[in-house]
Amino acid sequence: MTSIIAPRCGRYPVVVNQTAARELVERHIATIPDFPEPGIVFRDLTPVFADGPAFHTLSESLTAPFAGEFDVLAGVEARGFLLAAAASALCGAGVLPVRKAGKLPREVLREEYALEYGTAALEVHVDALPAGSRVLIVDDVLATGGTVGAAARLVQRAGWHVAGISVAVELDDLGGRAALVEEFGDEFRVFSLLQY
Ligand SMILES: O=P(O)(O)OC[C@H]1O[C@H](OP(=O)(O)OP(=O)(O)O)[C@H](O)[C@@H]1O
Ligand SMILES: Nc1ncnc2[nH]cnc12
Repeated sequence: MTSIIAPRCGRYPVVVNQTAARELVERHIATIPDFPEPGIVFRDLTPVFADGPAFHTLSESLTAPFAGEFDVLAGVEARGFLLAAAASALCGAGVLPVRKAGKLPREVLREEYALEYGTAALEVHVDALPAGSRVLIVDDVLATGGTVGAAARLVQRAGWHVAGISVAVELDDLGGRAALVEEFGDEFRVFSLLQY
Protein backbone atom coordinates (compact mmCIF):
# COMPACT_ATOMS: atom_id res chain seq x y z
CA MET A 1 0.00 0.00 0.00
CA THR A 2 1.43 3.38 -1.02
CA SER A 3 0.52 6.36 1.14
CA ILE A 4 1.71 9.87 0.41
CA ILE A 5 1.68 12.97 2.59
CA ALA A 6 0.34 15.92 0.61
CA PRO A 7 -0.11 19.56 1.60
CA ARG A 8 -3.69 20.77 1.94
CA CYS A 9 -4.08 24.53 1.56
CA GLY A 10 -0.43 24.77 2.65
CA ARG A 11 -1.35 24.36 6.31
CA TYR A 12 -1.73 20.74 7.32
CA PRO A 13 -0.95 17.41 5.65
CA VAL A 14 -3.44 14.91 4.28
CA VAL A 15 -2.52 11.25 3.78
CA VAL A 16 -3.56 9.88 0.40
CA ASN A 17 -3.85 6.11 0.26
CA GLN A 18 -3.13 5.62 -3.44
CA THR A 19 -4.24 1.97 -3.44
CA ALA A 20 -7.65 2.86 -2.01
CA ALA A 21 -7.85 5.83 -4.39
CA ARG A 22 -7.14 3.56 -7.34
CA GLU A 23 -9.88 1.12 -6.31
CA LEU A 24 -12.46 3.85 -5.71
CA VAL A 25 -11.77 5.71 -8.97
CA GLU A 26 -11.61 2.53 -11.07
CA ARG A 27 -15.10 1.51 -9.91
CA HIS A 28 -16.49 4.69 -11.49
CA ILE A 29 -14.73 4.62 -14.88
CA ALA A 30 -16.96 3.66 -17.81
CA THR A 31 -15.46 1.85 -20.81
CA ILE A 32 -17.13 2.55 -24.15
CA PRO A 33 -16.06 0.55 -27.24
CA ASP A 34 -15.94 2.28 -30.63
CA PHE A 35 -16.25 5.88 -29.40
CA PRO A 36 -15.74 8.43 -30.89
CA GLU A 37 -14.91 6.18 -33.85
CA PRO A 38 -14.57 2.43 -34.59
CA GLY A 39 -11.56 0.83 -32.90
CA ILE A 40 -11.20 3.35 -30.06
CA VAL A 41 -11.87 2.05 -26.52
CA PHE A 42 -12.99 5.21 -24.74
CA ARG A 43 -12.32 5.57 -20.99
CA ASP A 44 -15.03 7.87 -19.70
CA LEU A 45 -14.41 9.64 -16.38
CA THR A 46 -17.71 11.51 -16.18
CA PRO A 47 -19.05 9.01 -13.58
CA VAL A 48 -15.94 9.77 -11.47
CA PHE A 49 -16.70 13.50 -11.69
CA ALA A 50 -20.32 12.81 -10.71
CA ASP A 51 -19.38 10.99 -7.49
CA GLY A 52 -18.25 13.33 -4.70
CA PRO A 53 -15.89 10.98 -2.81
CA ALA A 54 -14.37 9.55 -6.01
CA PHE A 55 -13.77 13.00 -7.53
CA HIS A 56 -12.33 14.35 -4.27
CA THR A 57 -10.04 11.33 -3.90
CA LEU A 58 -8.86 11.49 -7.52
CA SER A 59 -8.12 15.21 -7.22
CA GLU A 60 -5.98 14.66 -4.12
CA SER A 61 -4.23 11.61 -5.56
CA LEU A 62 -3.01 13.54 -8.63
CA THR A 63 -1.10 16.18 -6.66
CA ALA A 64 0.10 14.03 -3.72
CA PRO A 65 3.11 12.50 -5.54
CA PHE A 66 4.37 16.02 -6.34
CA ALA A 67 3.80 17.62 -2.92
CA GLY A 68 6.06 20.64 -2.46
CA GLU A 69 7.28 20.50 -6.07
CA PHE A 70 4.79 22.79 -7.86
CA ASP A 71 3.31 26.29 -7.66
CA VAL A 72 0.54 26.04 -10.25
CA LEU A 73 -1.63 23.31 -11.80
CA ALA A 74 -2.02 23.40 -15.58
CA GLY A 75 -5.37 21.99 -16.70
CA VAL A 76 -5.75 20.98 -20.34
CA GLU A 77 -9.11 21.87 -21.94
CA ALA A 78 -11.59 20.41 -21.45
CA ARG A 79 -11.51 17.46 -19.08
CA GLY A 80 -8.24 18.57 -17.52
CA PHE A 81 -9.95 21.81 -16.44
CA LEU A 82 -12.19 19.88 -14.04
CA LEU A 83 -9.29 18.06 -12.41
CA ALA A 84 -6.99 21.08 -12.19
CA ALA A 85 -9.73 23.22 -10.66
CA ALA A 86 -10.73 20.62 -8.08
CA ALA A 87 -7.14 19.75 -7.18
CA SER A 88 -6.17 23.42 -6.87
CA ALA A 89 -8.99 24.04 -4.40
CA LEU A 90 -7.71 21.14 -2.28
CA CYS A 91 -4.00 22.02 -2.30
CA GLY A 92 -4.06 25.81 -2.54
CA ALA A 93 -2.28 26.14 -5.91
CA GLY A 94 -3.45 28.37 -8.76
CA VAL A 95 -4.59 27.15 -12.18
CA LEU A 96 -3.08 27.74 -15.62
CA PRO A 97 -5.77 27.11 -18.26
CA VAL A 98 -4.20 25.40 -21.30
CA ARG A 99 -6.84 26.12 -23.92
CA LYS A 100 -7.74 24.81 -27.36
CA ALA A 101 -6.67 27.28 -30.08
CA GLY A 102 -8.49 30.57 -30.55
CA LYS A 103 -10.05 30.96 -27.08
CA LEU A 104 -7.56 33.12 -25.19
CA PRO A 105 -7.87 36.90 -25.75
CA ARG A 106 -4.30 38.13 -25.19
CA GLU A 107 -0.88 37.22 -26.67
CA VAL A 108 -0.48 33.42 -26.78
CA LEU A 109 2.00 30.68 -27.48
CA ARG A 110 0.58 27.84 -29.62
CA GLU A 111 1.57 24.18 -30.01
CA GLU A 112 -0.01 21.78 -32.51
CA TYR A 113 -0.22 18.06 -31.77
CA ALA A 114 -1.68 14.73 -32.95
CA LEU A 115 -4.37 12.84 -31.02
CA GLU A 116 -5.49 9.18 -31.00
CA TYR A 117 -8.39 10.49 -33.14
CA GLY A 118 -7.34 13.68 -34.94
CA THR A 119 -5.16 16.77 -34.54
CA ALA A 120 -5.53 19.91 -32.43
CA ALA A 121 -3.65 22.92 -31.05
CA LEU A 122 -3.25 24.24 -27.52
CA GLU A 123 -2.46 27.75 -26.31
CA VAL A 124 -1.45 29.59 -23.13
CA HIS A 125 -1.20 33.29 -22.41
CA VAL A 126 2.48 34.11 -22.80
CA ASP A 127 2.50 36.21 -19.60
CA ALA A 128 0.21 34.03 -17.48
CA LEU A 129 2.79 33.21 -14.78
CA PRO A 130 6.04 34.62 -13.37
CA ALA A 131 9.26 33.30 -14.96
CA GLY A 132 10.41 30.05 -13.39
CA SER A 133 6.98 29.05 -12.05
CA ARG A 134 6.79 25.31 -11.33
CA VAL A 135 3.84 23.89 -13.26
CA LEU A 136 2.25 20.47 -12.67
CA ILE A 137 0.27 19.44 -15.77
CA VAL A 138 -2.89 17.45 -15.02
CA ASP A 139 -5.30 15.66 -17.34
CA ASP A 140 -7.74 12.77 -17.28
CA VAL A 141 -6.14 10.46 -19.88
CA LEU A 142 -2.62 9.90 -21.22
CA ALA A 143 -3.01 8.14 -24.58
CA THR A 144 -0.43 9.00 -27.29
CA GLY A 145 1.01 11.74 -25.09
CA GLY A 146 0.36 14.37 -27.77
CA THR A 147 -1.75 16.57 -25.52
CA VAL A 148 0.40 16.70 -22.41
CA GLY A 149 3.53 16.83 -24.58
CA ALA A 150 2.19 19.98 -26.27
CA ALA A 151 1.29 21.43 -22.86
CA ALA A 152 4.83 20.71 -21.62
CA ARG A 153 6.35 22.45 -24.65
CA LEU A 154 4.15 25.49 -24.00
CA VAL A 155 5.26 25.62 -20.36
CA GLN A 156 8.92 25.44 -21.37
CA ARG A 157 8.62 27.98 -24.21
CA ALA A 158 6.96 30.43 -21.81
CA GLY A 159 9.94 30.24 -19.43
CA TRP A 160 8.26 28.15 -16.76
CA HIS A 161 9.36 24.80 -15.34
CA VAL A 162 7.48 21.50 -15.85
CA ALA A 163 7.19 20.06 -12.32
CA GLY A 164 5.61 16.87 -13.65
CA ILE A 165 2.67 15.34 -15.46
CA SER A 166 -0.16 13.71 -13.52
CA VAL A 167 -3.08 11.86 -15.09
CA ALA A 168 -5.93 9.70 -13.86
CA VAL A 169 -5.65 7.05 -16.59
CA GLU A 170 -2.72 5.92 -18.74
CA LEU A 171 -3.44 3.83 -21.86
CA ASP A 172 -0.27 1.71 -21.99
CA ASP A 173 -0.67 0.43 -25.56
CA LEU A 174 -0.68 3.95 -27.00
CA GLY A 175 2.89 4.66 -25.89
CA GLY A 176 2.37 8.12 -24.38
CA ARG A 177 4.93 7.64 -21.62
CA ALA A 178 7.61 6.45 -24.07
CA ALA A 179 6.87 9.39 -26.39
CA LEU A 180 7.32 11.81 -23.49
CA VAL A 181 10.62 10.18 -22.48
CA GLU A 182 11.82 10.32 -26.08
CA GLU A 183 11.06 14.05 -26.32
CA PHE A 184 11.88 15.24 -22.80
CA GLY A 185 14.18 12.53 -21.37
CA ASP A 186 13.93 12.34 -17.59
CA GLU A 187 13.32 16.08 -17.12
CA PHE A 188 10.13 15.43 -15.17
CA ARG A 189 8.12 12.58 -13.63
CA VAL A 190 4.92 11.19 -15.12
CA PHE A 191 2.35 9.83 -12.65
CA SER A 192 -0.79 7.89 -13.56
CA LEU A 193 -3.23 6.60 -10.96
CA LEU A 194 -4.59 3.83 -13.21
CA GLN A 195 -3.17 1.97 -16.18
CA TYR A 196 -5.06 0.04 -18.89
O1 LIG B 1 -2.52 11.50 -25.02
P1 LIG B 1 -3.38 12.00 -26.15
O2 LIG B 1 -3.36 11.07 -27.33
O3 LIG B 1 -3.07 13.39 -26.52
O4 LIG B 1 -4.89 11.94 -25.66
C1 LIG B 1 -5.33 12.39 -24.40
C2 LIG B 1 -6.21 13.58 -24.52
O5 LIG B 1 -7.40 13.28 -25.25
C3 LIG B 1 -8.53 13.74 -24.53
O6 LIG B 1 -8.85 15.05 -24.82
P2 LIG B 1 -9.59 15.55 -26.14
O7 LIG B 1 -8.58 16.18 -27.03
O8 LIG B 1 -10.41 14.44 -26.70
O9 LIG B 1 -10.48 16.76 -25.65
P3 LIG B 1 -11.59 17.04 -24.54
O10 LIG B 1 -10.92 17.03 -23.18
O11 LIG B 1 -12.04 18.40 -24.94
O12 LIG B 1 -12.64 15.98 -24.65
C4 LIG B 1 -8.10 13.64 -23.08
O13 LIG B 1 -8.87 14.45 -22.23
C5 LIG B 1 -6.65 14.05 -23.14
O14 LIG B 1 -6.51 15.46 -23.05
N1 LIG C 1 -9.26 6.08 -25.47
C1 LIG C 1 -9.48 7.26 -24.90
N2 LIG C 1 -10.40 7.38 -23.91
C2 LIG C 1 -10.63 8.58 -23.34
N3 LIG C 1 -9.98 9.69 -23.68
C3 LIG C 1 -9.06 9.60 -24.64
N4 LIG C 1 -8.23 10.53 -25.17
C4 LIG C 1 -7.51 9.93 -26.12
N5 LIG C 1 -7.80 8.64 -26.21
C5 LIG C 1 -8.77 8.40 -25.28
